[in-house]
Amino acid sequence: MLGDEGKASVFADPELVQSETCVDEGRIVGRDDQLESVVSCLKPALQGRNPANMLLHGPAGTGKSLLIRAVAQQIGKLCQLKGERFEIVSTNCRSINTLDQAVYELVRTAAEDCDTEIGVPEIGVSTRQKYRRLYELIENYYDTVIFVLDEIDLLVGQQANDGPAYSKILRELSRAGSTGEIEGHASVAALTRDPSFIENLDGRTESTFDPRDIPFPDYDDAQLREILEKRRDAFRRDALEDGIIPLIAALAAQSSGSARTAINLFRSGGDLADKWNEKTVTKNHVRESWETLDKEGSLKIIEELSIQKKASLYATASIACHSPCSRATAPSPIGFKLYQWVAGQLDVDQMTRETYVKYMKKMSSYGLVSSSRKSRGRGGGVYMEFSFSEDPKAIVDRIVDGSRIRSIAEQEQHLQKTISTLLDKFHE
Ligand SMILES: Nc1ncnc2c1ncn2[C@@H]1O[C@H](COP(=O)(O)OP(=O)(O)OP(=O)(O)O)[C@@H](O)[C@H]1O
Repeated sequence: MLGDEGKASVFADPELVQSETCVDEGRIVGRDDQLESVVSCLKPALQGRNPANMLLHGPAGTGKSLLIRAVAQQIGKLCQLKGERFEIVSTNCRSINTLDQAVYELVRTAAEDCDTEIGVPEIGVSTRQKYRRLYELIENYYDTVIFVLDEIDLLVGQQANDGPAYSKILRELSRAGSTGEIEGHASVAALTRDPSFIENLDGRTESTFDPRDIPFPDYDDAQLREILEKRRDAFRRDALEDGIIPLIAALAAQSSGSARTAINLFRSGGDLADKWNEKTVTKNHVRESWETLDKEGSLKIIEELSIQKKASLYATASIACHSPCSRATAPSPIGFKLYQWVAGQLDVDQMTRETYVKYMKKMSSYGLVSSSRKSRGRGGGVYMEFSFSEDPKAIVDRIVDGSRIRSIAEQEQHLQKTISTLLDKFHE
């Protein structure tokens, strides 16, 4: 089997170890209860009724997106036999900042899926007009649609006092099928890593959305092994050294319990064998890849960040270094204030608060931080809290190393005083 450049490759079907590939049900492991729940929510579409709303929640890489896509694919095929069109229209809210952008993304995705014009400009028209265009597309092209909102808890929006954007979009889309906005059928599947998402929803949104609750726990070592075994055919028959799969499963189970981590490691072990022109993927390749993925992967990315992103990350990580709680965390309002100070010191343009939050949310896709939504209690609004699994000091040091930000780090005392004042005010 030859790889892209005509060289011999250890892979037979590399797609199977791409984490975005939607594998069929035969390769899905240990998710019988969740499959049954998702099927029972979506099955009404086959009987000409509205599917139920769902909330799929669990840690990263536990199969939430895979299950919804795999079941939707099957139901879509059955609907097709009856001459009906059933599709999912999805967006990931991680890099979206406002309600308006989220609705536009849904329009864009639906238009692309239907191979038609987006039909509404990204800026300069109201969010309502975007909703209207979304409903028009659905009316014209689909019989049943499932809106999939991935990482819904990150869609906080701009104005905390006006209620978070995720509440508004959940209310609007949950009602669309029943208020006559859409004549066909529609439902919403919200995906989140936040286990307490539903508890923090306001009563009005919770009762309109009223989802079926579907939890996704972490995988253990044995389940990760089975997931990888079922993708063994991604590689040529003799290309895997004995013991590779148990090693990868053990590493992934210890670190995160995420199937994504296990699959990425499986693939990168193979990539390394190809790179070194070797015919077999060995434990050595896996360990090398693990070190790269685990230790250097995220920190290396820092070198490639723009000065604005570095300034945002530097401000946030510096606060986390001084965090009064045992976890290294930084609240977004303080992070933004310190970012403004850092930008002033560096004499660069100051970004808006929304852009700062967007950049920080983006950092989670590099594995540098994770973000979750926090509430300041009744009437106090919501904000994002950024937390660091790595030592934030290592991140600060890496940013300072060889960048203009070094000049700020040299004012250590001043920086510390600024952070203490900001934190004291925030916790008052
Ligand atoms: N039970 C499973 N069986 C087989 N493959 C799985 C299973 N669960 C997850 N995977 C694979 O792991 C990878 C990550 O899964 P998925 O994207 O569904 O996770 P997720 O829970 O949506 O994560 P996130 O919250 O990070 O978006 C995908 O490649 C998916 O195919």
